[in-house]
Amino acid sequence: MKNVAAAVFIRDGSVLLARRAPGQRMAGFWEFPGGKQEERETIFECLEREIREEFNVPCKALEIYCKHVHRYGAGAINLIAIRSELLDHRIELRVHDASEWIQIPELNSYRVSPADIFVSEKLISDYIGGRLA
Ligand SMILES: Nc1nc2c([nH]c(=O)n2[C@@H]2O[C@H](COP(=O)(O)OP(=O)(O)OP(=O)(O)O)[C@@H](O)[C@H]2O)c(=O)[nH]1
Repeated sequence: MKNVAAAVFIRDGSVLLARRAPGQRMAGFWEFPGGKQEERETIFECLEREIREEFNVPCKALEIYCKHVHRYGAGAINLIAIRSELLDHRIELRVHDASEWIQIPELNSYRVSPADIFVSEKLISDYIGGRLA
């Protein structure tokens, strides 16, 4: 099963999502930026590499937020959401066609990738419960 690192960047009660571009699988769905872990890298290294590739900025992976296994038709992924810090906010979209800082309670109104519903619901409940630093 593939491990997929997904960055959870939080700023002033908002979280950064990016939209999959036309031509990609799952085009039009919003997701946490990141991607598949390669051999010989840790999941934190994977996250930092993917953010550099997708946004052309450095970031720091801080801690695992949650993990969720999701079965797609083609196989399962282990989505590993990682609290992370953007070290430069001037992101450039290299893969996605849009990005947005979304108020956490508004996540419900975005069409996120099916595996990400688990993460966005946890974010909403942690936010409402005052558990997000
Ligand atoms: N980056 C990212 N990928 C996610 C999320 N949720 C989710 O289901 N995925 C899936 O995990 C896989 C990540 O692959 P990737 O970003 O490294 O590369 P890719 O789109 O070219 O993958 P592909 O080989 O499936 O086409 C994709 O199949 C993507 O749909 C998410 O929040 N972030």
